[in-house]
Amino acid sequence: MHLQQLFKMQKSLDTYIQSEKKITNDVFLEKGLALLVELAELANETRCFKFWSEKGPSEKHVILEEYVDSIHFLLSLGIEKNLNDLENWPVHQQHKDESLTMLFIHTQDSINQFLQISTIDNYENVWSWYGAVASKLGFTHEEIIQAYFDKNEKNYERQRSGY
Ligand SMILES: O=c1ccn([C@H]2C[C@H](O)[C@@H](COP(=O)(O)O)O2)c(=O)[nH]1
Repeated sequence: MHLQQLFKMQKSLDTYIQSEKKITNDVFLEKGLALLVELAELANETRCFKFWSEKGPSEKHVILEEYVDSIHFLLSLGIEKNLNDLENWPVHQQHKDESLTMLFIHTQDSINQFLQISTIDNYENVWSWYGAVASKLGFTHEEIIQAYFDKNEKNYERQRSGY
């Protein structure tokens, strides 16, 4: 998947939000924590770890929206560190063998590593774990892109209506 269009859209949204909210300080760590929270919200909607419950996962569109909330912050973190020239979604085949629960644990770990040491390798590693999560959830690239477009627009509307 080509990421450049998403980076451009994210940059415009971030610029809009930061001017609306008059943000002038570095918000890298706030966005980092936001990504960790979004990952947990995503895991919660899949309910993959809830062995104590009979209730199944949320509807696909709910899980997809949570997923692209993460993608917003992941793009945004790359922009903050000037790592936004990444062209293609990095893939590691071996990640696909893990259970969904293990994938969430690895993804969280990769985010924490990137927040501490913000190299391109660590950044690409987060993308590859998120890619493995998407495959496990059965999301196609087209679905992710469409859901990203929809949520990006919703984020503008929320700013315009005083979120
Ligand atoms: O600088 C920012 C701040 C927020 N968001 C978007 C990403 C998510 O889609 C959404 C999360 O908002 P909450 O629903 O968690 O408040 O906001 C950005 O894209 N850039």
